[in-house]
Amino acid sequence: MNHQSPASLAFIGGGNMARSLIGGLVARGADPTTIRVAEPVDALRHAMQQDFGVHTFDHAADAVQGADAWVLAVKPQVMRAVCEALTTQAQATRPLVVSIAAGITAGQLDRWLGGSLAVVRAMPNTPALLGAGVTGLFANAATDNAGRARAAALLGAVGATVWIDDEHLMDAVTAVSGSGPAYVFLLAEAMQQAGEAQGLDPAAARVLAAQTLLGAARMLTEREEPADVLRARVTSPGGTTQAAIETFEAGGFRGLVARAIDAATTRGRELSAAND
Ligand SMILES: NC(=O)C1=CN([C@@H]2O[C@H](COP(=O)(O)OP(=O)(O)OC[C@H]3O[C@@H](n4cnc5c(N)ncnc54)[C@H](OP(=O)(O)O)[C@@H]3O)[C@@H](O)[C@H]2O)C=CC1
Ligand SMILES: O=C(O)[C@@H]1CCC=N1
Repeated sequence: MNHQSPASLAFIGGGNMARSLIGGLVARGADPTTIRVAEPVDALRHAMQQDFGVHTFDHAADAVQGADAWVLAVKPQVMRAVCEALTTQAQATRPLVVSIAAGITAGQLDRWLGGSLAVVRAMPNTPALLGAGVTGLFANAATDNAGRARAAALLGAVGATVWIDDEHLMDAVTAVSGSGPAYVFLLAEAMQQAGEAQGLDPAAARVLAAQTLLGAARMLTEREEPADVLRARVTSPGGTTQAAIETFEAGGFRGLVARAIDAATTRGRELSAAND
């Protein structure tokens, strides 16, 4: 009789993004007993266990036991130390390594884990919790088709996936979609506050702003027309929208967005260099 447990997935780090991914996976039918999570913070570990029924551990070395795929979900600043503590197990079991860390390259991860491993860099975002995420994926040369398919299936369970051939562009992916939900939340905050300043009560302003973002996002994703065409349909000549859009343009909105995305992209590259 075969007493081996089924192949399992280990998450190293059980913070915000791991929680979004694990919550999304379990909500979409993944067997939580095949998911093992290392997280040093007691409250986070207990919440992960209670909310999703996954196996939890204090230490990464215990979580990776028997796992044939590892998701590295710790901050870039601690990634080197976390990997170097797992080198012996990585070389013994040769898992598929999936890192979601901003900036940290596949080459760095492979080197810190002892070399010659299949490493996939993934950049998901928190809407994964609702199955509405999007993930950019880059695989190193040691990753075979089965490894690529496993990584794509893992992240594809919680949203769309896009393969990126040039690893350098993963920092731009991070800046656009990894960080992107925060920009939308900032816009929501600003719209809500501006509505309140015009006299709307906070609850009404919140519903109006949030539902507008949802409806607009659905039009962007469920219709063929590009954003500028959809925008034109809202903008009656000489009307209210035109007054607002002209104010945005005069205030340098596009340039500001470009500078923000450039700052995030640059920060990703700094995180790689600073934590090598
Ligand atoms: N948040 C997001 O929207 C996204 C984040 N990412 C990436 O995901 C990674 C995690 O980010 P995020 O979830 O926001 O960060 P969090 O700080 O919320 O989560 C990381 C967790 O890992 C824990 N940890 C630290 N050391 C270890 C260890 N040795 N073993 C196991 N766990 C450990 C941390 O504990 P402690 O706090 O005590 O250090 C923390 O609870 C980052 O690399 C980030 O770039 C990628 C896409 C989107
Ligand atoms: O802010 C960060 O660095 C991480 C990566 C993308 C989203 N959060």
